[in-house]
Amino acid sequence: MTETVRRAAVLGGNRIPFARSNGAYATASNAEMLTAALDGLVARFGLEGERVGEVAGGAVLKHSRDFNLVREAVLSTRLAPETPAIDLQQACGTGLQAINYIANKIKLGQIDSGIGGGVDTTSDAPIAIGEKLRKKLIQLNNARTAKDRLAVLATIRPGDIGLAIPSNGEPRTRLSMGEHQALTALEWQITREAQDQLAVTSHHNLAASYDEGWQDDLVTPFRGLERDNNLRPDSSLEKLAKLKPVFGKGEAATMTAANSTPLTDGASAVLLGSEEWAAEHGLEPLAYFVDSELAAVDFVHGAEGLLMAPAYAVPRMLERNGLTLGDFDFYEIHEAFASQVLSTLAAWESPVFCKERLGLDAPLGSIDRAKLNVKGSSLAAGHPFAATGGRIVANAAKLLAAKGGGRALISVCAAGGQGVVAILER
Ligand SMILES: CC(=O)SCCNC(=O)CCNC(=O)[C@H](O)C(C)(C)COP(=O)(O)OP(=O)(O)OC[C@H]1O[C@@H](n2cnc3c(N)ncnc32)[C@H](O)[C@@H]1OP(=O)(O)O
Repeated sequence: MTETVRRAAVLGGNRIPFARSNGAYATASNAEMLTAALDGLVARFGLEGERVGEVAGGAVLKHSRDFNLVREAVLSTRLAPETPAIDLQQACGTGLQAINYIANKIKLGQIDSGIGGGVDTTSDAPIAIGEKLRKKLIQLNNARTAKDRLAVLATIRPGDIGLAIPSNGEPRTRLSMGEHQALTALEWQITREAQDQLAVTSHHNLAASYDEGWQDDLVTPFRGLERDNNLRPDSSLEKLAKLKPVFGKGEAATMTAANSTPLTDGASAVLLGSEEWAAEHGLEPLAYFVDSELAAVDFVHGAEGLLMAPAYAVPRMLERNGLTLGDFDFYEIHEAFASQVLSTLAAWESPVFCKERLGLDAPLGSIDRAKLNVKGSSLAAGHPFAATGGRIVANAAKLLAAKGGGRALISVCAAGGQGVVAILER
């Protein structure tokens, strides 16, 4: 048996423009959007007929028919049909975890190339029938004779007919993610103005990136859309100040539709490979996927805010890699809500949080805000849950390639009190 540890190169990414829910992609399925993102990647990197080592991805919201979503999408692309695929899911961390999974397999020598990504649609949400009716329909399906079937049908009552509609609420607290984050924003005293400023900067950065052509080799048009349609280049503090709060009550009511991510549809994919595989295919590594870390917090008993897990994952990953928070050229922090980003940054600056909750002698530190989400992030682009990781990794790798070297820190908070973070380096 050979034991190999080698570098996993990020070779590039592709995504479809992200679309606000129930808009441009209202009739597109997860499979269709993921296929489009993958096939765009195939076209961009000349992978027609290629048997890639493995494709990993997933969706947070899935219909039961999508149990093998990624493999089905692969079969609809121009990749070789012999390309294996896996579905995985870790809420909003799905895309980044899929890329981490592929990178680890490449590092261990199990595969030479792979694709990680994800897709989500809240337009085509899987609404299931209620539990009572579902059980009776299973009985009906198993009934052998017409008499048995009639007997089951006779038991169905109007009260059995209910729907199970997915929500973005936490099952254990029954609070939505926005309501959870409103409490965290209050705890960290994050002002409405600071949140709005982060949102405005995100829109301006993303708009500038499209205008300068930065997104040309990251985004492939789909269904008539060329840019993310949540993007509002004319966002301003004055306009955002007029919006009514949508989450939290009283002094916790600082979050609006603009400083929260919108419900969004979209898909992304990132190509990774060993250095040998990249060279054989004439591809230049943009950056290397160095490390990743995962943390979870106890939000159920109120010990920590729902979306604060990245605040714990980053210090662990920094320590393992002998790095400090200042050792990065780019910070890609998923903007689930502006206040999530700002609460995380405030926590790293807090001597009390860093000592009592992270066990550090000194604060983790501050980041140079000019290096944060420099090409915009989820507040402007939107956040199709499982597709966000791929958008971020592809963008960060391209940033490092354009700079000619350096390090990027990636942070993604996720439902269930979890957080996935990673380091890219060139
Ligand atoms: C781990 C994680 O990532 S957690 C995050 C998971 N995601 C979520 O929880 C999704 C959270 N988001 C939501 O639930 C919804 O998008 C909400 C509740 C915030 C907003 O929903 P809606 O009210 O439908 O938003 P809508 O798009 O209508 O915007 C409301 C208003 O704000 C305005 N607005 C929004 N953004 C901007 C902007 N940048 N500039 C100016 N106006 C804006 C809209 O134009 C609209 O104004 P109007 O009512 O005059 O038309």
